[in-house]
Amino acid sequence: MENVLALENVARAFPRGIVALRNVSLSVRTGEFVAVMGATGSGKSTLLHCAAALDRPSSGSVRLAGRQIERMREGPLTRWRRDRVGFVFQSYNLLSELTVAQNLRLPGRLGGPRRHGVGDVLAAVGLPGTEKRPVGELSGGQRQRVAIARALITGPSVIFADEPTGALDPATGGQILGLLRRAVDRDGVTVVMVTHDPGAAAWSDRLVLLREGSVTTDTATPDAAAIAGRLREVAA
Ligand SMILES: Nc1ncnc2c1ncn2[C@@H]1O[C@H](COP(=O)(O)OP(=O)(O)OP(=O)(O)O)[C@@H](O)[C@H]1O
Repeated sequence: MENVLALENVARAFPRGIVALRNVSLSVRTGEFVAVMGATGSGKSTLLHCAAALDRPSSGSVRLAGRQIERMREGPLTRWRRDRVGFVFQSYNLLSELTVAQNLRLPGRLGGPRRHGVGDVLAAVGLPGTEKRPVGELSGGQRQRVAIARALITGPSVIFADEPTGALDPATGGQILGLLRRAVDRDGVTVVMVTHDPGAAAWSDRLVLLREGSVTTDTATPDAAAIAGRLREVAA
């Protein structure tokens, strides 16, 4: 399968000598579910941001959905991100005063593609018939389902998820991970997910561990207990 995402020798430095990423190379194939883990400050969010065109590497290259993005100008880059990338965040990032359907139509109103219908994506996340409900009335788990529906509606090349279950109880979090898993298995969606939770990472196909801005492990995902053991090793 084709690589939908390829980082080559990506480094990202910040002022005052902080190096968040050092020579990270990582290729992700269409239909993979990748979990990115590592201790706090190891560079997970920076990696996700550079891969998802939210940030630019200091050096190295990023190929996303068939285009080199590291030197694209701001306008085209924003459109590329809008058209090709879906995001799911810990904090949902929905507009709570709007209805479910209005939230789902937002990407389209901002000029983005809408490759699926509102009813179809709501059914896919287990919320059929909720179009008219204000998001402010929904539970955290329901909001995260809406956020996944919003990510799916544009038919993105990659969904980037940053701690998608961080604000949810384990049972609800498991349901959210099950939805991402099903999107990968049934629809061939590609997911790159940052998480601190070995139980969440265990839903993925591939585990990438970062330590001080470098990839130290890139392997088929083992079970949650083995993931926890690997994490202890990189934190040591
Ligand atoms: N905008 C920024 N300006 C300066 N330093 C930054 C910035 N973003 C990240 N850093 C630094 O880069 C390093 C990696 O940060 P990053 O947020 O990628 O880590 P992380 O693994 O996602 O951590 P956490 O698990 O705590 O979210 C840290 O030392 C952080 O302080």
